[in-house]
Amino acid sequence: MLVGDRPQLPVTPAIEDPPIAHVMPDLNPGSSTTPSATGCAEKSTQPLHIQHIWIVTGPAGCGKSTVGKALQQELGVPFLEGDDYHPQLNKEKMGRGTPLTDEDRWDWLVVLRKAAIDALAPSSERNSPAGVVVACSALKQKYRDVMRVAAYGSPSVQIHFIYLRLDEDVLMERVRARQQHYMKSGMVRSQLATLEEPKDEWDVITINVQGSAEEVQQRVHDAVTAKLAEYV
Ligand SMILES: Nc1ncnc2c1ncn2[C@@H]1O[C@H](COP(=O)(O)OP(=O)(O)O)[C@@H](O)[C@H]1O
Ligand SMILES: O=C(O)[C@H](O)[C@@H](O)[C@H](O)[C@H](O)COP(=O)(O)O
Repeated sequence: MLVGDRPQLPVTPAIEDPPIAHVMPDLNPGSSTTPSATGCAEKSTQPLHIQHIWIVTGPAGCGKSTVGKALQQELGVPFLEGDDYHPQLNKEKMGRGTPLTDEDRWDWLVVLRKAAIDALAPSSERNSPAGVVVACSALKQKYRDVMRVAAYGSPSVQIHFIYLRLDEDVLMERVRARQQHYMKSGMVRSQLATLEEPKDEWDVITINVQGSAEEVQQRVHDAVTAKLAEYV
């Protein structure tokens, strides 16, 4: 299987990560429903209680936090701001204008993934929100693969990336205008150099985020609504 391809169940994790795999909750014990090859739940007498992890991705300034918070309101689920999970050293490094390395990002991604899993309510809590929204740049495919592990082995958990696409000049404008953030506009170029735009990754929804916040939110709403309709 190529990385980024839709996994066929049963899934053998492509990334070895025993500690997380062992603590992953069985979110739907006893369900007779299994996901189909298209990832949509097949109808059965006992509906599968799907829990969706929505990861809002893209380079600094594309609108991850803005879109993520709006989506949180709309879906009524928890929101995790990826920046809050960086160790202080990473924030200081970025604040000095030095891009992070793969090594710097690794622990951050693993911690954020665990937080996303923890934020999903157990399946016994039927009235609890069915999911979580996470803002995380996830610039490279291998970073998205780290996050994908959150859904491996749990058929009731579905992961979706919402990639916010924006040209460099508008990214620059937005980061320059943003106040009191460690990430300055000088980092935009390195973010774009690091970025591997998702192509042919089955679980990625790409949204053009030119335009006002309201226009963008409407596009995100339409895309998420269409995606959720696949699970009805
Ligand atoms: N559609 C938009 N139009 C104009 N400004 C926006 C839009 N979306 C977000 N912003 C602003 O751009 C800046 C970067 O947005 P933010 O959500 O912090 O991006 P990220 O979390 O991806 O770095 C913020 O000041 C935000 O208010
Ligand atoms: O709001 C922002 O400006 C971004 O979210 C920013 O903080 C950054 O994208 C990552 O959190 C850093 O990690 P990466 O270098 O992996 O993007």
